[in-house]
Amino acid sequence: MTCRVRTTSGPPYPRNIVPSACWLARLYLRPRPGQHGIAPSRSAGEQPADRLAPSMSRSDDGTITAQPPADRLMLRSNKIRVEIVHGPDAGSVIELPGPEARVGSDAGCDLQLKDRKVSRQHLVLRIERDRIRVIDPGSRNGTTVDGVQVRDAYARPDSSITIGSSALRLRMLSTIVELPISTRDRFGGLLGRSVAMRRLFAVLERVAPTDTTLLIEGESGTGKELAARGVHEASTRADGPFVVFDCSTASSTLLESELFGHKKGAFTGALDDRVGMFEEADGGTLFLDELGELPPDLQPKLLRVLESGEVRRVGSNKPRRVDVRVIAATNRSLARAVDLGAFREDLYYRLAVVPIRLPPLRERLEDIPLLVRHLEQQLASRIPGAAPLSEHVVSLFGEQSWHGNVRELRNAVARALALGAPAPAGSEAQPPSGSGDSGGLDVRLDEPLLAGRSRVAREYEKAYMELALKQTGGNVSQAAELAGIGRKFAYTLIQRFGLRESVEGSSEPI
Ligand SMILES: Nc1ncnc2c1ncn2[C@@H]1O[C@H](COP(=O)(O)OP(=O)(O)OP(=O)(O)O)[C@@H](O)[C@H]1O
Repeated sequence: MTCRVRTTSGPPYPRNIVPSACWLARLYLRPRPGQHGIAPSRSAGEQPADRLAPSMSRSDDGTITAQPPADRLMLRSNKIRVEIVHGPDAGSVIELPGPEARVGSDAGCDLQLKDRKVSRQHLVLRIERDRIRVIDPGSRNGTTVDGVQVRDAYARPDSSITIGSSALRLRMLSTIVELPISTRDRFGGLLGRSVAMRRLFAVLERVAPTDTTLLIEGESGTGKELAARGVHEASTRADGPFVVFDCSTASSTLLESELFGHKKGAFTGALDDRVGMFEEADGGTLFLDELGELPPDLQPKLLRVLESGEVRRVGSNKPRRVDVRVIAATNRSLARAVDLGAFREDLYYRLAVVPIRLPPLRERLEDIPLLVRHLEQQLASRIPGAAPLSEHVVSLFGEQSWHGNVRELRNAVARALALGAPAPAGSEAQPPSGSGDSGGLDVRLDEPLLAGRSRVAREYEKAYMELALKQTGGNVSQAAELAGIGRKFAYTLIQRFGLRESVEGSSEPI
């Protein structure tokens, strides 16, 4: 029997508990593709999901909550324990370090069964909160859970699953680890002294040396790219390349060629063979920025590459193996995009092995003095005649909420250094990320012109729709009229930017 452990993901746990920590299983098991996760007995520190640590309680919907002290961090790892009670593999017990595992007769499955009546890809087991979801993606002979034929169902503790002539018993195992928050005030280039940032550093420090896939969520300018770079630098891949790719900057056809490469003649204009980003990042880390913008037709292609570890250049049939750690980032909630049907659920689970949220600056105003001094140091040498900022000026920065986050703060520090003036007044009244030191625009010379142009256009579209919805009390028709666009396009923008909550009666599906 083969149990290949893949980079699987954690469900979006509530933030008040723990940063979802399915990665802990990976830390302890150090699974690599092709390694076995077979473990006949329970390991130390583990407990069945229904037995909780004393400081925890379970709510009606099964959510485990805990109130760790402010200087501690609770991490939880869930695994699926599969006992094969009938069939050719009977007697084996396997722990799948979830939260998503494939079961079938194919060698690519996380749990490969010898049973000939089992389809190649028979079953997907996915941990969702404290439940195991059983999905039959279209097997030949079907799946039953406790005797009932199912396509998609939740298993109960100790449910019996039948596939082909095999019977499996499932159980969820949870491990909860309490960690101290980091004592450091930086992780790579990311600075912060607040508890929120030191909690984040503790997770990043823990996860960086593993090969785990990360999904970083956070508003624009909160430091997602810096966090990804810090993880790369603290990993065993530090000597390899760190490749940044912005999924929002090109059309679907171009994106495919940029990500996976192309063969000469694959399409009009493909004058030469081209190496894609995955191949460029071989041996290192690929940072997929703005992942939420990845067009639907490319999502299954990305999933295939993540599952197989192989890329095919456009126009070529030859698969090429790549060894790449993927870190994805988005400034909108991908879990919500999944709910809205705008993002593939299986790709989300594949990427969000460790979901990480970068807190906006307004939630950690105590970090501002440290950041201002750091930015002052970075910028002063580039600004002729810059005078040091006084303590009073630094304290003024702390009185604003900085909707454009550290990027906006950086622009304001540059302006203060250039003009010798304190922090800009009324920056809160400006649209998110709208302020900058070039005619109100956030101009970055370290970014290609076309990429910057589409970023600004996106930010403008989002800010416009937010304002229009606010103005019209969340009425989409009126907001569309105000914007001079069709209702359908307004809905597209609302989905794209995760503005559903601003829509009147937002409990209704859009
Ligand atoms: N915690 C921090 N400490 C120091 N500098 C920071 C921090 N957070 C962000 N910055 C600085 O702010 C700017 C924006 O950071 P970064 O590009 O990483 O943000 P982002 O979240 O990836 O933004 P976007 O979503 O717009 O791509 C950069 O100049 C970065 O160096």
